[in-house]
Amino acid sequence: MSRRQLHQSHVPDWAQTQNFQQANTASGTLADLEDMFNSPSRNGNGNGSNRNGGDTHDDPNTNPPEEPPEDAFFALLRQDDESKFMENRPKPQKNRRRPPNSSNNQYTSIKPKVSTRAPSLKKKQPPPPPPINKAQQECDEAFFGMLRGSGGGGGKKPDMQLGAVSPRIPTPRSSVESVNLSRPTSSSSLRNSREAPPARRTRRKKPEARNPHDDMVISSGGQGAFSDQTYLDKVIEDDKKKWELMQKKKEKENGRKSKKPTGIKRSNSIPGKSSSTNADPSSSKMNNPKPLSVHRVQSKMDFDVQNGPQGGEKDTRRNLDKRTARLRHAPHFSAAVKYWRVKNEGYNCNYNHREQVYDDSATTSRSINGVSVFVRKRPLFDYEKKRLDYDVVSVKSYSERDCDEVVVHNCGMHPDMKKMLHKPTRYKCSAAFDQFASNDDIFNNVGRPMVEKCLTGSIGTILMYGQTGSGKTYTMTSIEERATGFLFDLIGREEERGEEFTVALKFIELAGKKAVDLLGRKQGAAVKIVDEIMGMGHSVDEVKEEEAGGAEEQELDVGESLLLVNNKSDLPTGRIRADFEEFGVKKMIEMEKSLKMGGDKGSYVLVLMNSGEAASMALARLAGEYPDMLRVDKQTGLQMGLDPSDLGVAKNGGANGPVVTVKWKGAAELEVTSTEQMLKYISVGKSRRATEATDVNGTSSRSHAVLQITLLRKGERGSKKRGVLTLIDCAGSERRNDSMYHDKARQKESAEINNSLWALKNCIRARCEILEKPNTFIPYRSSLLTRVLRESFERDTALLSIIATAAPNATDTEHTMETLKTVSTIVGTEKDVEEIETEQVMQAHKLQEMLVAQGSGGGGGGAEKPTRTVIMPIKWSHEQLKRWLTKARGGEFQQVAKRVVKSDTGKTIMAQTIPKLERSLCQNDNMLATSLYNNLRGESDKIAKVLLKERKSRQALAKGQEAY
Ligand SMILES: Nc1ncnc2c1ncn2[C@@H]1O[C@H](COP(=O)(O)OP(=O)(O)OP(=O)(O)O)[C@@H](O)[C@H]1O
Repeated sequence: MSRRQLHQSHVPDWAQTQNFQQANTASGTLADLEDMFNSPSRNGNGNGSNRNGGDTHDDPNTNPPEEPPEDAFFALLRQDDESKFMENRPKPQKNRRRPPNSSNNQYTSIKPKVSTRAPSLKKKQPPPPPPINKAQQECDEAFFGMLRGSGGGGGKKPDMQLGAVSPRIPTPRSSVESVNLSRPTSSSSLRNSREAPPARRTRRKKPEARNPHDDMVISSGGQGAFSDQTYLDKVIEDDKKKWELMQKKKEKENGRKSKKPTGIKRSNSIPGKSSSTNADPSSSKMNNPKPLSVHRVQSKMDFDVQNGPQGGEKDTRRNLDKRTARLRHAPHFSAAVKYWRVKNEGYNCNYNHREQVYDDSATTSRSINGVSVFVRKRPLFDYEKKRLDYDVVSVKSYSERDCDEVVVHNCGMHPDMKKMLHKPTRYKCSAAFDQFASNDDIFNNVGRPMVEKCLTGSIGTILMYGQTGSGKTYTMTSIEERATGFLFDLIGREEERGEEFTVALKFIELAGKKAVDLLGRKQGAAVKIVDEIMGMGHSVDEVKEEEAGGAEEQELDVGESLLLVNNKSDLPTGRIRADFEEFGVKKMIEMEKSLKMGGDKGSYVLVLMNSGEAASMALARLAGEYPDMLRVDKQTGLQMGLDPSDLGVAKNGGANGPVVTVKWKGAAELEVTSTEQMLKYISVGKSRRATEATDVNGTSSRSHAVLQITLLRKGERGSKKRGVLTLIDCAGSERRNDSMYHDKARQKESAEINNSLWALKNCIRARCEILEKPNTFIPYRSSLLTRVLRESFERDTALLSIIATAAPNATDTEHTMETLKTVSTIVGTEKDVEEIETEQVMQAHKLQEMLVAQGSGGGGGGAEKPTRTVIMPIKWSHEQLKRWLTKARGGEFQQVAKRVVKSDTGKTIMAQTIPKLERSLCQNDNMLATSLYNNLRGESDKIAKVLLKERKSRQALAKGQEAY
């Protein structure tokens, strides 16, 4: 075998394709091209159509079966998405593919001729070429035409002469083939591979198990495989680099010099010899690398993403983790998701919502137990699109009244690694915002009602929750800015009415087990989080006390107000009560005689005093009369049958003790008088907050930031009301993958962040259980974050809004699902988490193609092509009604628009008769009322017609799909 043939036999298809493309560029010589496509090695079997790689070469005498033009493949090419994939796909690195000893010239001149591999090894004299398949030729021409049109394949224009030659795109199977050929890894096997006659070698070669995964890709039309495969190179190459970096760091930390040689050599010493788990660079195999097999080097498919370059798994199926598989089949999965959106009405993203503003009830009416959960999906970033990530989060369209659903499309492989599966899971929330929702939309729905409530004396908390890089800080910053402006607007209006307000600001960060002040003179001053038992709610006296310099803060235990009296003399309860009455008795309970207390059996009375002080006094003064009197804790009180509400245990608090007021000892509290001042303080605090650049986010928050705005309203006769607005921007939860390249300190930090979020999750879960089991213990004290949040969870009057931010990219599917699962639990809607039907993606893919062919766009409401949806007047919100009244009939109803009140919506106005409209909105103008009445109905009819038309076209489409 000539050296050239040998080389041909070892060059995998992807490398051939690269050269194939190189040869087709302007810089390639015509001679090269002719040489390439006329050479026997290319057309040796007369087939030239080499898509199935080694299969066709096993028996060169057999003509390949005629294949019909691959409609699916070309239709796929037509899609915009596909062109994007082709445009964006990373270019393979030439150097990696180059055999070590080949010179540049040699390489480029040889490679184009080796698009088929085996024939030259198997048959010295190739059989005469069979007639060229005409249908195939047409396909080929169409293919190149397509490439030119779509800019696919990197925009390189193949010569039309090539139409006679198969334009088959190499598939992953081809790559696998190259792996199989190169499987011998020892030097002897390499030698054998050079010396042994090809026929013998072919006979000796054990039949390799066909990789079903490759079959699947081939059957999918190849286009996806082409771009995916190229992309996969990049993914794996990146992972490889990361892995090497991590190993170096690890070794550095251990104080050892890195023994692991870098580069490709090392990665090829193990395959075929060691198990995939043998990734330890210090292993003996690593220290004695075997000679290289060039083909192993080039086989990206063999790189084990999990175990690093030494993974060396023979079976590619095992080498694909779910994230890689997801990206590898991006075109198919993405089509399946889009198709799902087409089939499921209401998930079409549109621009309408920009004009929509919810009424105030969004936060309160949609909340469960005072807790509302909002979900905000961020847009897919360009860098994510570039790495072929796609959008897997569908939000029920904002124009729908009940936009309270988020669906996450979990795309993955069936365990058999043949079928691609698409599992959509639905999560419920109070309201969901798609990627088009503006910061104003979020504020109007979440922040505005909260600020209004706080002004009237409520405790309101907004908490951002979600994975790192999903947009928590982005959203919270916008809320802070808007809330500040809105707050001072409201205060200004109230002050005009003679009210007086004091606004104070505190800002701390919670990092691990430390709370640090962000506004104090001394940067990094520690803050102590203290729970104070102050009874239910804030009394005026308490506020006064605070103003007067603050009462000496005490950490009280409810046990201090509980006394257990041993009634040895069997005194009537009334008599005992009389003794304790002067100190302030809240409740007395006669206990069972069998109660065993300190070894004594007898009759006991449990006395709940008004305060700890009262209990102390009673204990001191009545010790003589009741010598065995004891102070007992709240738990004992509960066990003995005391009513939890008597103990100050919140209705939702269960066994968690009384409702407490959480105080931040040592945190600077700055009085603020204007929006500008407040924003300045906030930005100072933020600049002190710990952020760092991570792989996922350039300015990732490494701590939980807690901002507290206290409003003190001074009313008549010196009364005061205190409202508190707390804004918490949590640090993002991280996956192991996100933090595996961090140094030790950062890893510890990430672990602490995850711990506190874990504690938050546990509290959320326990809080939900309380409805069924009132004595459920909520582990508030397990983290600083939950301690700060305790009041918001417990107080009956407190409002808590959680905004869960969701990253739409497929790579983060699990993370997004976990976030949504947690937050949907809090509103008790975890039952709504359901898996919708499982679809086979290929089927969806075909249907999606059909939609594209029918000209419906098939975008399925993806982010790219929003459609405009009309809404029936009866479903109009107050804002929509107002907008229509302002604009309709050239402004005829402008006066009416000014008169509508907040409770007026499309529904209320449509329910009114002409006389009613006349009285309520038209100032007894019968003509105006009649016109309004008729025009509303006219509008209704018009919209109904549009909707009917839409529905009909959808039905027609559905019928077409069935036929298909
Ligand atoms: N809805 C959105 N629209 C546009 N850009 C967004 C949106 N949400 C987030 N981003 C951008 O995404 C990047 C990451 O956002 P951000 O820093 O808010 O994430 P995070 O969840 O706070 O991350 P971490 O937890 O790591 O701090 C920022 O550059 C931000 O501008």
